Amino acid sequence: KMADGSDKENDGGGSCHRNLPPNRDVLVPRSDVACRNDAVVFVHSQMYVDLCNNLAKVPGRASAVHGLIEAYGLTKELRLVEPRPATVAELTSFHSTDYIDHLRKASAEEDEEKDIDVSEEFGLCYDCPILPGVYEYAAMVAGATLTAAQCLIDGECRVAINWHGGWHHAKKDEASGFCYVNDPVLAILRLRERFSKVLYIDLDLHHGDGVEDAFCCTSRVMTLSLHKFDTGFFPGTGDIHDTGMGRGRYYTVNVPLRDGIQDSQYFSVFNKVVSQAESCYRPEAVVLQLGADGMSGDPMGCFNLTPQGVGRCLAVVLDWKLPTLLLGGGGYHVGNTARCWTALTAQVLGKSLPQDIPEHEHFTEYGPDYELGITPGNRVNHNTDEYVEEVINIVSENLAHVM
Ligand SMILES: O=C(CCc1ccccc1NC(=O)c1cccc(C(F)(F)F)c1)NO
Ligand SMILES: [Zn+2]
Repeated sequence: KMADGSDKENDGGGSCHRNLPPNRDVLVPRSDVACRNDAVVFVHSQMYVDLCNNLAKVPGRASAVHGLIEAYGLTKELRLVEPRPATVAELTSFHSTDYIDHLRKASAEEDEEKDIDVSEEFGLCYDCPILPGVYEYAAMVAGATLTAAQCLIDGECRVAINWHGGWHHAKKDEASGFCYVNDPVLAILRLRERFSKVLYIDLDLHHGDGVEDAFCCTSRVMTLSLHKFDTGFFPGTGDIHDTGMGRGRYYTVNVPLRDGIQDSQYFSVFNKVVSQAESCYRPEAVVLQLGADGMSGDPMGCFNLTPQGVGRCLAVVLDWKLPTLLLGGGGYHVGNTARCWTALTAQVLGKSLPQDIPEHEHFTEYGPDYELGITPGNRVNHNTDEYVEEVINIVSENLAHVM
């Protein structure tokens, strides 16, 4: 049964300029699905921060993020909810049992006995080494994201945040790009038990391939990713002409961009594409992956964005007043990632923050200016206005098929 009780998925055919919508849409006013509670759930515990600190690809980032949010006094405005580890049943709602079993066994191996992680099997090698405890880490991150999704389903809040989630590359039976468990997919599957249409938006520098793969054949989840797309750049997928398959055709949206893009052009693309997607698709819930590796100053050195630019994108999504799950992702400059997610957390709370970084444990990360804002670099922008216009036109034509 699909979430809305229908037996089969509709084919999503027809055009955006719809004739009379199926009568159930007429009967379910939009306000019905958005919850009335304007609390903001923030999934947090010290143990969770410690776990992420030690095992994430960027050691120490989790406590820097949490430390800055706390230093600005935002934690007392948030509804803090403790995470619990995802169960095997929850993990295998997307991942294969073989993969999860392997991850659990390999993670339990002591260092010396390690003889299995060189196998390519399950993608557990180079980029995704099997570190002791990686299973507990992945299960806790997935559990944290599921906890946030559950709060949205229960109407506890309208926005729920897990900055330590957003691991969008993990596949059904393969780790990838340092992602072991695909927590965005697990959250979307959980949200689908309550909402018949979920929109996933991925603003990480990298293409959200694992989430796109999971839902490429269904019209019940629309995945929309803005990312760098260039020869040889990881993961290599996310071409503008990849629009999904079968019943999912046109419900996969890819917005391929080049190095050097800045806030104004990025927002212009985002606003045109995402606004059309929302008005055509009319989702009932949103999952937004806000990986910060596109920030100016990130060691990835590709995009040239600032938290202000991404904040304008977030404002568009928050204006829809839909149940919204915010996740993190990449972000390899610890200070800038903390700056970005702190600024976005304040925005969700409707709080404006002083530019001076408050004195706190991680204060030294923010030198030499010790300011919250990030100034864009003066690097070459390879996104000509003609290129951006062409991208918008192609994406817009595809979206016109969405009903
Ligand atoms: O950010 C990612 C994953 C990036 C990635 C993909 C494939 C293999 C390795 C990685 N991770 C990095 O490239 C990486 C991880 C930590 C730090 C850095 C740094 F060099 F940019 F700092 C880079 N997805 O949104
Ligand atoms: Zn990334």
